[in-house]
Amino acid sequence: VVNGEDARAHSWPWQISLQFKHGSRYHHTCGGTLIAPRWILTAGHCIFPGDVYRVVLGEHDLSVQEGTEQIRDVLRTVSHPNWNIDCVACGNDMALLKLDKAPIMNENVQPACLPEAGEIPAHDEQCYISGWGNLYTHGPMPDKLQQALLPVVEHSVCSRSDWWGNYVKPTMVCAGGDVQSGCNGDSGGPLNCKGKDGKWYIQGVTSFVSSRTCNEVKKPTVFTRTSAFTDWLSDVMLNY
Ligand SMILES: CC(C)c1ccc(NC(=O)[C@@H]2CCCN2C(=O)[C@H](CCCC[NH3+])NC(=O)C(F)(F)F)cc1
Repeated sequence: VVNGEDARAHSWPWQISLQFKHGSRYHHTCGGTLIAPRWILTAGHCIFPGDVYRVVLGEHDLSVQEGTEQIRDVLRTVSHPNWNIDCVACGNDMALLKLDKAPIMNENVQPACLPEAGEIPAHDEQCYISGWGNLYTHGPMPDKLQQALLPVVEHSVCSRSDWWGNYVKPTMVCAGGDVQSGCNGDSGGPLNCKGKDGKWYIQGVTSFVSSRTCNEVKKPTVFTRTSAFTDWLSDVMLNY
């Protein structure tokens, strides 16, 4: 997250760190969101067949054992059938991870809410991105979870030719961009938007930023719009 701030510890209790095994060690590779007792929502581009993953819940500072962490193995990964690693502009950048067993739900680990099907976040809706991605392009990763307020950019603006043009699809949400943005390593994490009921809804899954610089003017952070995939999400969680 570029130009964000340390999140208050465990204030996004559904945020997880997706870690892949390299030798005998695990490394943070992507964010993700707990959306059901045994299911994590992340980005399709975070998952490579054959890699071994684990999920850390209740995490805040990646460099410190705080005693709140709960580690779970990933039993199976289900990438969206239409996700194509060679076409991030096609969308469908989404995957579900089934945990070996549910974490213990407490003040540090809670599932997030998913929006209604077809719900489009309003222009300038105040949403937060959270993640352990780079603090700036080619910069270091933080130890503590970062957050930033990213105002939603409506599709009609985000798809202008000098913005993302037709790289951005209606199944995506744009937010933030020139000062605050997501950055590499935030992939798969949530776009947290507060609903009228005061609950936090995951309106997006962090998908891509400009390959030139994370917080490029007129290149807002682009998220997979979760409300465009409600049927697929419930179908997978019901049947896998
Ligand atoms: C739509 C298409 C022209 C396009 C637009 C932007 C990109 N961005 C990028 O490639 C930059 C550079 C590092 C990784 N990255 C990204 O945007 C990666 C997703 C890459 C998926 C494709 N391999 N995502 C992230 O870094 C993010 F923002 F989710 F945290 C790639 C392709």
